[in-house]
Amino acid sequence: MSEVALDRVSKRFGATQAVSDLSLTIEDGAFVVLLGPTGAGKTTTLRLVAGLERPDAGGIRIAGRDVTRDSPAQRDVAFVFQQYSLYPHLSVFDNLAFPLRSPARPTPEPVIRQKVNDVATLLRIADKLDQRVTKLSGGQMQRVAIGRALVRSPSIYLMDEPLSSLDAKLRAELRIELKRIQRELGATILYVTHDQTEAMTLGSRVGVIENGRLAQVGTPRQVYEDPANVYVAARLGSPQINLAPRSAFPELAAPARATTVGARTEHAEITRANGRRASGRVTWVEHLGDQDHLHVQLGEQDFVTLADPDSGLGPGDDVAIALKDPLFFSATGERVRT
Ligand SMILES: Nc1ncnc2c1ncn2[C@@H]1O[C@H](COP(=O)(O)OP(=O)(O)OP(=O)(O)O)[C@@H](O)[C@H]1O
Repeated sequence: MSEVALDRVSKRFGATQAVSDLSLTIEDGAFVVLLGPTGAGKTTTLRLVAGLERPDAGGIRIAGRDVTRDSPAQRDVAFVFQQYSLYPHLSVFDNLAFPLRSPARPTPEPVIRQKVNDVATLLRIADKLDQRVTKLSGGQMQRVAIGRALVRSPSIYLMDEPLSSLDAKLRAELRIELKRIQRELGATILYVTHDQTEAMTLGSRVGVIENGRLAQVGTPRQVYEDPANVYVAARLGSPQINLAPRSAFPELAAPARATTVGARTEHAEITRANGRRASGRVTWVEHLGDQDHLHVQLGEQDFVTLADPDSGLGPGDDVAIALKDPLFFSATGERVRT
């Protein structure tokens, strides 16, 4: 395993600038997650690292070696795609063994057997080795797809939304397993997703990508608590951060350049108005099963926070909202620190 570095990489397809001046270092043993919406340039970034695309500008180094002009095979990376892309006519064992049987990397059969068994155990599919992959469930198929990357020991594993085709329960299960496996193997992983929970739970670092540009890179905590701009702030957190004009909170002390106030649940204290001047009125309590979202009409604004189930607040109640250490943003969306 080894460090992978993208240095000011750009890639354009016709009129679309898919990746723009992107620099990112994935340290040896790191689990770096690129988070962004559809079309942000996540897959293109992975394909550039894999060598499936050539950058228009910038360079890529693996273990200190410039691989910008190298073919995918010369780079020694392993790719896990969103779709399983397994060989349906082969058994689980033969699917897992496939990368080791490639003529480019001849491996003795006893070594293959050992590696396949090890990986199958790691992924908890050791009892499925003789089955045809078509007989497996979706979750098991995706384990095989991940296992097919893990039988090798490449410089880096590149994973493109490998859990997105699974249902929520399986996704949560495999997410935990993937993190465990990465820790056990000390693997270096670049993983892309549009799912903030995956990014926050899997990543040792998270890169938030917007229109081909890296808006911010940091630990999950840094990007959540200390976002560089309004875009990053809005990508993380559930319910989404409330963005209100500074004028919605006239009594709040704010830096001069602040035009927007960003408030998450932890920044807001909502209490029944009880004679005090009300800031807003509860319009809706949304029961989501594991949590409640409280919607408050605040002037023109719908202000949403996690609700304490014991608050007793309901539609029509007048409330006072007090903000404590919220985030501030300038007219251009940049963070304004206090
Ligand atoms: N081969 C291509 N030819 C033309 N345009 C492309 C090509 N590949 C990607 N693009 C465009 O580049 C932009 C970035 O695409 P990319 O697939 O990297 O985004 P993404 O963040 O991975 O999105 P998704 O989550 O939907 O996979 C998009 O506008 C896409 O349409």
